[in-house]
Amino acid sequence: MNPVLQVKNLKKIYKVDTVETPALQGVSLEVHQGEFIALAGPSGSGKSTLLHLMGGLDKPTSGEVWLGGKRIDGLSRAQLSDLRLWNVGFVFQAYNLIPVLTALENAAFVLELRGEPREVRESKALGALETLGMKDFAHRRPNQLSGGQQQRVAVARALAARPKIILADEPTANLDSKTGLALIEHMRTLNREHGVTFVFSTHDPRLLERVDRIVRLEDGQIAA
Ligand SMILES: Nc1ncnc2c1ncn2[C@@H]1O[C@H](COP(=O)(O)OP(=O)(O)OP(=O)(O)O)[C@@H](O)[C@H]1O
Repeated sequence: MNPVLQVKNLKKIYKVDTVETPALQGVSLEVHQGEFIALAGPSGSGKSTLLHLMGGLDKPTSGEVWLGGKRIDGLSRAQLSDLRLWNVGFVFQAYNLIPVLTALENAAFVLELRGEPREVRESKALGALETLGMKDFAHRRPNQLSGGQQQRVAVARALAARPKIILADEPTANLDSKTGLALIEHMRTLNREHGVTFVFSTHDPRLLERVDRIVRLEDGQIAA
């Protein structure tokens, strides 16, 4: 079966003025349907960069990114944003919840962007909140929820859109260890019972024990 996501010899060099930082130096990786993968490695090893490139949020300097059998690294901004809307769920700090919207409205947000009718998006969003144990909090705004509950809403938002893959950048950062582990258990359940594919970065050794596969990055390369 084709991988859900594949990167081939991926390189990324960031340029700030005349300073070049080689963030990825030839990374190749296949992610298959239903996998639950952690990206590990020291700070600055390229985990976030790899997640951004895999989700089409940024373009590589060279190399290939394939999502669902389609090569995406050469697409235009508009094509990429459309592709993300339909195929990828993100749980990233930069995509935090919208403060003026309730948990339900946040969870339905991607579906609203897709133009789905209100009843359909509310029913899908409510279903996703329920899966994450957040149905009773559907009408609260983010500032009325704990950090762990907010992260569960962020995962519900990604899930409600039923993407091919969910990418998460340190989803348990800023959560105490108990709440972080509970979130990971929820993600694991989504993975096992609903077949949702996950790739996420983490520094937490307790989370790394719970994954199928650990991809370790060091200096922008996959460590042997
Ligand atoms: N937008 C950017 N502009 C310039 N350099 C960047 C940019 N983003 C990342 N870098 C550099 O690229 C390298 C890889 O960074 P990246 O954020 O991918 O690492 P990381 O493994 O996710 O780190 P952390 O665990 O601290 O989040 C680092 O040297 C970083 O300073």
